[in-house]
Amino acid sequence: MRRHKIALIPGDGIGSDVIHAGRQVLDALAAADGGFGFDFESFDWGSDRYRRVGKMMPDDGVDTLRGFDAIYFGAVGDPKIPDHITLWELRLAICQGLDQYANVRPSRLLPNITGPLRPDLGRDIDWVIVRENSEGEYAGAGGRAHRGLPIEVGLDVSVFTRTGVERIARFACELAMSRPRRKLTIVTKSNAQRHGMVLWDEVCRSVVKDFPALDVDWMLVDAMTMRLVLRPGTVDTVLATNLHADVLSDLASALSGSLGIGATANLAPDRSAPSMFEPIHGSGFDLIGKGIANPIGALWSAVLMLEHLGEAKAAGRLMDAIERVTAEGTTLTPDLGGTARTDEVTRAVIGLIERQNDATPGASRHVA
Ligand SMILES: NC(=O)C1=CN([C@@H]2O[C@H](COP(=O)(O)OP(=O)(O)OC[C@H]3O[C@@H](n4cnc5c(N)ncnc54)[C@H](O)[C@@H]3O)[C@@H](O)[C@H]2O)C=CC1
Ligand SMILES: CC(=O)C(=O)O
Ligand SMILES: [K+]
Ligand SMILES: [Mn+2]
Repeated sequence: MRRHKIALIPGDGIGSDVIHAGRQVLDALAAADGGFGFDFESFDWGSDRYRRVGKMMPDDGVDTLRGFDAIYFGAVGDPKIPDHITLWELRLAICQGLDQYANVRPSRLLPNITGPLRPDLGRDIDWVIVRENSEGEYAGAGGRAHRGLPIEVGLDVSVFTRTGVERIARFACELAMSRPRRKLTIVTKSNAQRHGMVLWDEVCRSVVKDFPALDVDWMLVDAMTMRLVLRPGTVDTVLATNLHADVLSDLASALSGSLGIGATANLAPDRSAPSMFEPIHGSGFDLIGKGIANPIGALWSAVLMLEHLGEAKAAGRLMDAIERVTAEGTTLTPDLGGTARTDEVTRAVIGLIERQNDATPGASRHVA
């Protein structure tokens, strides 16, 4: 039997709720399939650990993770600890430490979900946003000086390297080529940012030359927000910097109905280290302890993880079960207009997986 060794990092807030849901669903998928199983190891890394011992994770945390086939992550962030500490000491420490440079975020209007757009526009949403995940605006370069004085200064320096841009551009081109429309939009801001963003443009321009069959267009990031809202059907695969794609992908998830459904793969494409799968959202301060977080973002992320692990059949089954739950429409969390709790959605998905044994998996999109 194939065994997959998975590190579970529920993290903070609703991260725990949705990873608990995901683990139950993954176990149900393995039981229904019979051909593979999971060896889960759960890590209590996050803000409670920080309160106890002053560190979000142990010093050798990243090395510990190297021994796993994949990482399934919830969210990080605590109302009482500065966001830059929690994020940098856990999620960014892992993504940078394992050089997971390709962040992939699919968006689609799931069956029977009414997003905020007019129906004729909303149904055209079928995007994958590729986010540079190792440098750019979130490289971590910069500093503070003259603290507390009138001359105090704070600097965050965007870092764009030829190697960093080249590898993410190539990744995005290959991903776009694997999708039926073979269409890539490259997002930039090289009108206002005249150094790093101009290098970004130059390197992207040279990489796309290797993909003559790819339909490429360019957008400045401000106008890209307009295009996602007003002309969603003209977009397929999107390549953007760390910051730009972070913002655009929350917009994409909201346009698809809720921040609670967006999924993410943080990929180390050459498989030199494990990749990490997480919902797009954070720890949901306003939902902590309520039991109503939407688990679909975490479950869709599990679909991406299963595809990465080579379990395409199980990935298809899970996507199919998610789509049946939204199509039915009776078991949705409040963010999607329903009254269901996290565990009710989870049970509905598991019930469908258990009943699915002879059914053909539905339309799963291979995006990772
Ligand atoms: N990858 C990660 O772990 C991320 C961590 N964060 C951290 O999370 C904390 C909170 O950040 P926010 O900006 O408030 O973002 P957030 O994503 O936690 O929440 C934004 C809004 O979306 C709603 N929402 C999010 N997930 C949902 C779900 N599963 N079901 C239903 N509604 C959902 C929340 O209720 C809230 O109104 C901060 O500490 C931030 O740094 C934020 C984004 C990503
Ligand atoms: C931190 C954050 O917002 C993200 O990873 O999307
Ligand atoms: K997350
Ligand atoms: Mn974000």
